Amino acid sequence: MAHPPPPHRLKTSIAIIGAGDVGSTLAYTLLHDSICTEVIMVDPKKELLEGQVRDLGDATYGGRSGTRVRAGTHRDASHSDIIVITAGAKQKEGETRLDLLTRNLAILKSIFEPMKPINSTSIVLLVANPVDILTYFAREMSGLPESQVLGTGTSLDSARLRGELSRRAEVAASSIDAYVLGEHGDGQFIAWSSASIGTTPLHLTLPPNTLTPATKAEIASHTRGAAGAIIAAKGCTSFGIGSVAASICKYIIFDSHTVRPLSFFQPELGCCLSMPAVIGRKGIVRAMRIELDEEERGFLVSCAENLRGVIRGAEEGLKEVKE
Ligand SMILES: NC(=O)c1ccc[n+]([C@@H]2O[C@H](COP(=O)([O-])OP(=O)(O)OC[C@H]3O[C@@H](n4cnc5c(N)ncnc54)[C@H](O)[C@@H]3O)[C@@H](O)[C@H]2O)c1
Repeated sequence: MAHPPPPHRLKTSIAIIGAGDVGSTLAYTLLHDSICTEVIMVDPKKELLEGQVRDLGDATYGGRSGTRVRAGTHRDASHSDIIVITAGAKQKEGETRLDLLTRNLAILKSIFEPMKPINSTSIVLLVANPVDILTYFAREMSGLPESQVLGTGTSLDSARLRGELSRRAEVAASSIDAYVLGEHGDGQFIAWSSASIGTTPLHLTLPPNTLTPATKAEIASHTRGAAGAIIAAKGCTSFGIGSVAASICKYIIFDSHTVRPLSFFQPELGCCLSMPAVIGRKGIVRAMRIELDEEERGFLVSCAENLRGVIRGAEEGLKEVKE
């Protein structure tokens, strides 16, 4: 006799490792937009964790959200559809993202050890910085296929770029296709040659003589420096990244095959950095080809070289810790 089909699985669960500013803002966005049925928060600071879960729970009782929020362990998190890692030491004013590396690699290790083995269909989304390097090491530490480990990368920088172009072109940010690629950090670059508004190349949509090298440099510096400026003013960035990370979770849960610049492993470059990708329930469904001009290709190659150097340094550091 044929077996009945398996019962339809209604529960969708997203675990957030790290209940600080970014983790709690992401949780709030997930429940506000009812992106999943359950959010599991994990953090070693028990009082903070309990406070965040209670406060977030209060936000669900008004009837706007069907999402339940609870505290859990790393082990509970390992059964979730998506595991978002926001746990990390905070970037201090004036500190580069790469300075955070040693501290955050140790935290990353302490997260993956108790989670093993992770549900084979889970997607791991890295948010903590330096996100490209942590995504590289999370691939090895998680034991999951490469396509299931990704980082938010330059998706936030790209959102900031769209915001700035939207202001200048007086067109909704959602109508602008323009990507910041490479490292989420100093090694990022704007793929100007492929930027468009609707189907029109960017230079034809802005007022005449607007897209000069000086303006491009000004926009790039605005995009690159945004995080630092916000951290200087309020101590962290949380709403922008919370919103961007929640959107990525939605694309995964709804298997939407949306194209976004995300950090994932680039075999020909030997590191993780942001390039456009199609994202869905399997994580990185496929890389999206993008044509770069010669200058942009140069930026990409030197960004990858720099990231590989950091990875080599971190691998040495990890070896020394083991010995
Ligand atoms: N990728 C991006 O675009 C982006 C944007 C903003 C912030 N960030 C990064 O996100 C990270 C978090 O920032 P934040 O402002 O929320 O910091 P935060 O200090 O407010 O929160 C971090 C939390 O992680 C927790 N934590 C530490 N070790 C843990 C572990 N082993 N398991 C679970 N939780 C653990 C801490 O207790 C803390 O509550 C930082 O690395 C920051 O640089 C990235």
